[in-house]
Amino acid sequence: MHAFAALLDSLIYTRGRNAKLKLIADYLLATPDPDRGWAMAALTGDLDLKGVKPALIRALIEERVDPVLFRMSRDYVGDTAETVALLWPAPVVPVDPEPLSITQVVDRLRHLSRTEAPAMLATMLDRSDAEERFALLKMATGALRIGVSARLAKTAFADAFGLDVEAVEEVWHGLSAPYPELFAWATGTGAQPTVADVPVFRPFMLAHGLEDARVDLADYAAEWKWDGIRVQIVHVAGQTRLYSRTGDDVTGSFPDVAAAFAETGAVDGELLVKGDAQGGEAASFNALQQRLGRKMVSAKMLADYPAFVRLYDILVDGDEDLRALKWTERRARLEAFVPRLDPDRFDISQVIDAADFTALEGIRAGSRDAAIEGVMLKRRDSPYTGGRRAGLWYKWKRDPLTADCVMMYAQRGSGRRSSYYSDYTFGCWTEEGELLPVGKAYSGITDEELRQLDKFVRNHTTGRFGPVREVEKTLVLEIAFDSIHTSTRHKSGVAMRFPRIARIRLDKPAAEADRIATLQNLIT
Ligand SMILES: Nc1ncnc2c1ncn2[C@@H]1O[C@H](COP(=O)(O)OP(=O)(O)OP(=O)(O)O)[C@@H](O)[C@H]1O
Repeated sequence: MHAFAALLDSLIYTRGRNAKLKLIADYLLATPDPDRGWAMAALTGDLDLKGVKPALIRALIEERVDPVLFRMSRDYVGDTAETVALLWPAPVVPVDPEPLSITQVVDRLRHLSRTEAPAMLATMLDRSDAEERFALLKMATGALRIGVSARLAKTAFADAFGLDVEAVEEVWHGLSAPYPELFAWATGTGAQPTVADVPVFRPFMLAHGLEDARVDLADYAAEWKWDGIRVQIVHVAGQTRLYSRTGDDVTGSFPDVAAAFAETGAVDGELLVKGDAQGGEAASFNALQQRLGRKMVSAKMLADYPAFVRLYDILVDGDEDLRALKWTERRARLEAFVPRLDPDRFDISQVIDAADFTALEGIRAGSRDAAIEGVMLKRRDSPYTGGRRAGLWYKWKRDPLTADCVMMYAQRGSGRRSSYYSDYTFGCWTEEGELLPVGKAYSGITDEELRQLDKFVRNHTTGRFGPVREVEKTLVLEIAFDSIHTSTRHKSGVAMRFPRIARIRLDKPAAEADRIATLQNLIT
């Protein structure tokens, strides 16, 4: 457990993709079976510790951590597990001289009953050092949320053993933790696992930004870019699975969609929630938020936010792999496939009818649909290839929204930026004149601006909380973001998607920064 805890700790402070890959790969090579298998399960989000519910962690907090201090700190730290690990009282017993392995930890956590869970966890926390406490709480709360996607962990696994990551992806979901067959294959002691009889994930085709380019619509087909979540639906041997963009199995969150898909094959599309007004039309991303991240969904949730999938590609029809076909041919196959599905749950993403690129520009500018994020352009003669390939798919988003916000807190960055205060929390005004955080950003600025902001933070610090500095509420930052939605996690009630710093507004007094009410009006 100590090595895994050290890995998590390093991953949190590492932002570069290659550096993260190396950390994970080195850990996998240095760790025995089945510990490394459980670590992969934790990193990919496949670790299912049924007995341990967030409510139990809350019970634990209330018993051993001052709840007021917890709530205050949670706002600064931004992560439940990290906050509890920081505030956990010094152990009353010495740290365990014989630390548990990750396998032993998983075994104990998996066999906890509801009633014994808090006491057992408390004992384990008391016997751990700070890094281990953090790792333990992260595992117990379910998702690690340390900036490592399932895809990244699998790439690190493939790198460590000289395998092709796509080959790993294709078998991954047919196997279960701690993946003995996978490690046997990786280390040359076993054959490559086969998954002909289980529904497995196929890597997604991704897009590049269009930037300032124009394309010829004779070569490219245009579709709306729907603002939902990407899903691949696979049905084989009577089983249906839904996979997210990162290859995670999200079937449990969308049982309504899974139950309605019974045609053998694999399709690709955008998962959306039905809008109530016109019935059948898509609601905004905001509505979809209600269904995300839930492993179990209540009947009320299913009724209030019915999901459907707008399909735009087909990868497998029956047992025929269509990925090598041109987009035009796959599109024809998709048009023949979709009518076989339940129309209540599945429709097809229509191709936009535009005479030329200039006409398309006009159509895009005129779109007001809350579920539309822009336009996709797809090369008509291109096969379906996993990953991002130049020139095949383009995304052409609508112009970003902006708001003027006031810097509130700052934290050091990592890697090249570790000596600078480069991560900022910013806020907007309530009607009563209180400043409440609305988001965090660390990108969008030049090195020169970074130095300028770092100097501001150092010269205007009004308080410190661990690694966080609170600053004088005088500096206005113009923040660009893709959309805004309601959030129960922020006191302000709003959260931005993809916030980044557009400009430093030295010309604007903080009192004239935007109000939260203005942001609320931008919720789609
Ligand atoms: N009609 C469509 N065709 C393809 N992708 C679509 C369509 N409508 C919405 N999308 C979404 O747009 C994304 C295309 O951008 P990209 O391949 O770069 O993925 P991404 O990194 O998830 O992008 P983003 O965060 O910009 O949505 C797809 O992943 C998918 O979720």
